[in-house]
Amino acid sequence: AGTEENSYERAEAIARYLLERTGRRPELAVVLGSGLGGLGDSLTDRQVLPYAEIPGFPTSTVAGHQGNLIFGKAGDRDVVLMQGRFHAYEGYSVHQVTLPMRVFHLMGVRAVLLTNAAGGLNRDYAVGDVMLIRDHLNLPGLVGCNPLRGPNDERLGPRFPSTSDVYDKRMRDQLAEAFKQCNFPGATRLGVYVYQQGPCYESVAECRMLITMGADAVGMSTVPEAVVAHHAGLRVCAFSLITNMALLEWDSAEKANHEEVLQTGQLRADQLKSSVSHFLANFSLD
Ligand SMILES: O=P(O)(O)O[C@@H]1C[C@H](O)[C@@H](CO)O1
Ligand SMILES: Nc1nc2[nH]cnc2c(=O)[nH]1
Repeated sequence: AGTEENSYERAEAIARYLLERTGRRPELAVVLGSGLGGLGDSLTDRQVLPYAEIPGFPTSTVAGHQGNLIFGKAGDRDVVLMQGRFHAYEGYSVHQVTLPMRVFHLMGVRAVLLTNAAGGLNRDYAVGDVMLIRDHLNLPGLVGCNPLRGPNDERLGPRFPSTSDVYDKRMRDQLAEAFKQCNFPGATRLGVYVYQQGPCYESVAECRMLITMGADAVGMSTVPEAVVAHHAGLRVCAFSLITNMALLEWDSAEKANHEEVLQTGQLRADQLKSSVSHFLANFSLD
């Protein structure tokens, strides 16, 4: 059951391949957002597998998303890191986008940290801040493009899962503590991430609408992965790097652009590396 693209059988075959090929047993998976791929360097004892070498796995097409699965250690902890994710706007189905979450679950991974680059809607936010995700607005999900659409395989999770409890508070608190301990230079916010499919950045009217809906930051990823990971029983923690501020004035001379997104990722790369490494090495799953 499931669709062919994210069925139990496909996810299980990939999980088995990865376990056999690497001999690793990661406890936690991390997905690196746009411009955050450099975090892959922070692991020790690394084993790098290009997506193209993994039978049945999609490949990355976006600048700033290298397309490697990296197995390694953060402190004494075994982790697996996606250096590059899949987005629906690339043409992948929402089932392909979320397939890695099922693979991780079937490999025995217990928790995921999802990261992304996002536009700040909340006027108190500034470029270079991080926002821990407390909740989301799944806009495509609400109008029929939910990643759990299709036959449900009970081996992967329930037909009607809750989503009021996707983001794990304990992990989030430990992540906030890591940003604090490592003196992350931007502010650490707590907010609501709205997922729109992209690839267009938002119009001014859309940004104004998203604010009235209760969103603090907007992006093109993370929510489908979070929903499928939660469905499978993984603990989920997520944060956004605020790479640009959403434009709210029609006469603004500025325009959202991917270069700025990647530049802000670069600006914060070292500090994110130390905070995330600290979190990975020290968080507790109990
Ligand atoms: O993978 P993330 O969500 O970090 O990437 C964001 C959304 C688009 O892919 C891209 C737009 O600049 O950055
Ligand atoms: N949708 C969206 N995604 C982003 N990713 C990084 N910045 C943005 C933004 O402003 N809007």
